[in-house]
Amino acid sequence: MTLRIDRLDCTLGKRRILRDLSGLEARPGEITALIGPNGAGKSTLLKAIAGIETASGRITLGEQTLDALSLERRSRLLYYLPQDTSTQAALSVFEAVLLARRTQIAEPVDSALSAVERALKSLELEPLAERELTVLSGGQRQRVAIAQAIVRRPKLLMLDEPTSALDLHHQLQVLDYLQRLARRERVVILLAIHDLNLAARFADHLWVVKQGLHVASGTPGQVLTQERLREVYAIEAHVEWPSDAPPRVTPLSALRQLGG
Ligand SMILES: Nc1ncnc2c1ncn2[C@@H]1O[C@H](COP(=O)(O)OP(=O)(O)OP(=O)(O)O)[C@@H](O)[C@H]1O
Repeated sequence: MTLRIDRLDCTLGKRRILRDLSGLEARPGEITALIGPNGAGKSTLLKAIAGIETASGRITLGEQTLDALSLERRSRLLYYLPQDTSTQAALSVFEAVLLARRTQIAEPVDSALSAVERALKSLELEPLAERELTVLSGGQRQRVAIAQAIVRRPKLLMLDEPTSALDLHHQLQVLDYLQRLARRERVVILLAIHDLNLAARFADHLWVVKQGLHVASGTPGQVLTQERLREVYAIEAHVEWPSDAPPRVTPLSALRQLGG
């Protein structure tokens, strides 16, 4: 079930945020990373695919035209994890993940409970199972939010900056887990991410968006060039693709400075 975006346009208030985005594809079994500067429209694009923001154009997942589906039917196929995972809900970690499962999948309680246990185990959240969500650290809450996402087994999983609050160990662990999940379950994973080293290492495919426009797409090796980083981010950067180590993107300097 490949995700395809064609002529997507989205206006919020009086501003045209997404401008005729076309030719974007995200395939099952792969991680597609959405990159671009602050305010480029990455979150808006994910929200438009999720049906949270209204957009014109065509969004298809396999044979299904997503924009023709009700929000409820869309939510059976896809899951969108927003950037902000803060919550006031008076629930334990276990209850929150169970609730995410139960609102989506009609099944016997035993099977729901074991799905929750598996999700908590996969993300090493078992020690936190009885903790209240409100007392968790930002990174712990982010991992719980990922557990809530995976327990629903969506065909399309969209995550907005899923590693922004995570320490280095958990960044690698979570992205490695998502990569294996995509491969094993043939899920389409689309994530917005600022860390280009992580994008280069874990994404199969990149989409670059700037000022609501599709600037480039392709493999990390095709997309992450010095010229493109200059054009998109206004930085000088050094890009290396060593054969015996992960790719490295080293920002050297910003081409515009703040202040006088
Ligand atoms: N509800 C809204 N009404 C009006 N403008 C909005 C609204 N939501 C977002 N925008 C504007 O749309 C533009 C794109 O925002 P978006 O959050 O999609 O960017 P982003 O690429 O995800 O940025 P970041 O990397 O900073 O998270 C921004 O200029 C933002 O101010």
